[in-house]
Amino acid sequence: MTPGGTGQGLDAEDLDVEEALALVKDGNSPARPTGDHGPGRRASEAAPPSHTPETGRRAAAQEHRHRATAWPEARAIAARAARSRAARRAPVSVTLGDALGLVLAAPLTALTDLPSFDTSAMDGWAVAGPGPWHVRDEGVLAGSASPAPLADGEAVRIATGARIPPDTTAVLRSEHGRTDANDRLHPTREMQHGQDIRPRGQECRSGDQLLLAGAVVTPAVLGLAAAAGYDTLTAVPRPRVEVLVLGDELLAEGRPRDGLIRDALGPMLPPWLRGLGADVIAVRRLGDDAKALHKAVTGSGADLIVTTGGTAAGPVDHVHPTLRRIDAELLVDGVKVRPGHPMLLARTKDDQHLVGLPGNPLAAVSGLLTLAEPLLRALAARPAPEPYALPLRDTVHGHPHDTRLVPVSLRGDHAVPLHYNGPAMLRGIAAADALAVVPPGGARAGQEAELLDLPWATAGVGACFT
Ligand SMILES: Nc1nc2c(c(=O)[nH]1)N[C@H]1C(S)=C(S)[C@@H](COP(=O)(O)OP(=O)(O)OC[C@H]3O[C@@H](n4cnc5c(N)ncnc54)[C@H](O)[C@@H]3O)O[C@H]1N2
Ligand code: MOO
Repeated sequence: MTPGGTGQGLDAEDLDVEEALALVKDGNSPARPTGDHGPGRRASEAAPPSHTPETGRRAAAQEHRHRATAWPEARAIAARAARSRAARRAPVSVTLGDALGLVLAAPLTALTDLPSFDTSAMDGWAVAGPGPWHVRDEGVLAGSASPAPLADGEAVRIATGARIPPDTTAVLRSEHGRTDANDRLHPTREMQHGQDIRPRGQECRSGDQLLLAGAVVTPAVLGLAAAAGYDTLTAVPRPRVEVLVLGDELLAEGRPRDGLIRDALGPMLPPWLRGLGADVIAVRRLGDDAKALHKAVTGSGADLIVTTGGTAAGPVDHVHPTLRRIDAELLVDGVKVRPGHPMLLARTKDDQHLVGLPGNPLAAVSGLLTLAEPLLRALAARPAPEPYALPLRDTVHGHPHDTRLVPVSLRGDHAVPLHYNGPAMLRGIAAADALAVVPPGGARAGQEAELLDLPWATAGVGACFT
């Protein structure tokens, strides 16, 4: 594509040979119906691709088109896979400090009345009966002291939140009282019985259900849990993810040199996955080494393995052969989405999945949001965000058969498609607020497009808790 491709034309890389031929043949007809292959094919059932130059490439492309899953269906399959009984992990008890962003696995039931004793809502005096009052000479009631009862006509200085002495009838705010020459306290305003007293149990009684199981632990939930007496919460554990970065051409530092490039995914994926609620337990660079990949996959105790690169049918693309070797169940083998169509999802063990992200960095982002995001959300039992859409400011040309995911920035009530959206580019997504979902055939300026949030974006729905 031309440098700085605008996202308004179809990138050369977006269309493979088979599709270009199909386009010429059917004159840009509407998208073909989704192949109804159904999930659950053993990786070993797929014939290893032939590598004879042109015929092998065409056969592989045809095979891919045949198997590829429509984008919305791929997301649904990923979410469903995580809801299987085997994939679900037992609830855990976590300290409040570690619970942010998790989902409650049990209702939050008050362990105490709130407030747990009658408290003063204001700084001032606790008074008994009508004024004027004699102010008891015992300093200010604050904190935990268990105060003596007040007699009628008595007052005592009290701080906000302090326990109310027995027989108090009201609290007089400091700015609403004056003391005369005889040290008698007078109200400067009319008073109501019980004013500025928070009675015990005003917010809840011990045993009241404060939140249902399934609630997401937000900062406010942490505060409520602490107030209600909790030190730990029973929650759905964070899914454990291991990232395996494949590719001999990758450098971990310095500038690209001698045909080698910097690994962009090693630094990008772990924080992104954490933003999606995962606990990233390891990031390993394996090169293009089939043995090392096999060992890493079979030895992993993660709930989800995320690989990068090696998903295509090239000579050093080891993901498919490894999945065949371990007889993994391929749930998604290619998705009708650009970029990222070689992405895949496999069940490697009853309680473990593998998402294979393509190596092109924006294609990897596409795979992350198409397959890993719904899977992680369902594993963590987090609710799906309400879908939302905004009109596109500019026309975005579509792929004839596949959905496109295009980085956009949100300006006012429009989504502005960003330049530099080629599969190997991160310049667009790095400036983006969201990815627009452009249906096969494209979207005109003014047409609404569904938006996928980036976990750090402040606009739109969803939140990043890590
Ligand atoms: N004959 C065909 N070749 C390719 C096809 C195809 O359909 N037929 N599809 C292309 C598409 S689309 C994509 S996407 C890629 C997917 O390739 P892989 O997942 O096998 O990834 P690699 O070949 O390992 O790498 C592709 C590209 O990305 C760079 N890369 C890989 N890892 C990283 C990383 N961690 N950081 C930065 N860049 C990375 C790698 O150097 C390559 O340039 O296949 C196409 N080919
Ligand atoms: O077009 Mo690939 O799917 O580069 O991403």
